Amino acid sequence: MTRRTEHGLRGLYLVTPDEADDTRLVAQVEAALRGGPALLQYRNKLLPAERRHTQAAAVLALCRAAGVPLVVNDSVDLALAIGADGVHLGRDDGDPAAARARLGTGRILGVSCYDEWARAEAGARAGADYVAFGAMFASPTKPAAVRAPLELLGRARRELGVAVAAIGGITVDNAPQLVAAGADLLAVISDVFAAADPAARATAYGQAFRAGPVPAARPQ
Ligand SMILES: Cc1ncc(COP(=O)(O)OP(=O)(O)O)c(N)n1
Ligand SMILES: Cc1ncsc1CCOP(=O)(O)O
Ligand SMILES: [Mg+2]
Repeated sequence: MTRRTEHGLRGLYLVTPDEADDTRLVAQVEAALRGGPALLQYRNKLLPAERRHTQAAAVLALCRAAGVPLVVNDSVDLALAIGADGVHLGRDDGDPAAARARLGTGRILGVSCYDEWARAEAGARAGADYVAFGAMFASPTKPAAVRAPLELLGRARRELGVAVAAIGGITVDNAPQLVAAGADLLAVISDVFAAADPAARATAYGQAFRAGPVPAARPQ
């Protein structure tokens, strides 16, 4: 099986915090983008749709200037409305196959798999570009999130032809073990956005991808 890696999905995957102040959000994202992430997700679980539209459009402008693709959490409608590069869907966010049909082939589709292998298989079949497992560690953002075993990352890398994302409680310190286990993307909120220097913290993730061997068992 060939891995579908057209979007270059490998590296730090920044996910925005629930920030209600647009000016603060823009400043935080602008700083973190200086750390050279592979991908950025606009996620806000608290604001109404209209405010999320405004914020997502502002974040898209920053991502375009930085040359970083933007994925929108939860909503294909919002992703298409602002012209984002993709969407991330969890179990309550609609059918991935229907999303793929609406997005076409050029946009990124990611799906949450939690600790469930069957969701990853189904997501890959439905046309996802990446499957996301987690929480890998205790998450400050989502303390009640189910924990996923490290082994799922390697299995997904070996058996599915899509990129593998890890999320939940990821820090610069635990990043190398996730990359070594098979993660292509490390999705991070708190460790970067709560850092005193988000640009420096984001930059520090580069080392995990340089040091971590690309797992040998790549499907052909
Ligand atoms: C990369 C990535 N992985 C998982 C999630 C979680 O999605 P979901 O389960 O839909 O939960 P919410 O983020 O919507 O609270 C994600 N957003 N990104
Ligand atoms: C959205 C999501 N899904 C599982 S954990 C999580 C939050 C990740 O945030 P943090 O990097 O702060 O643990
Ligand atoms: Mg969701």
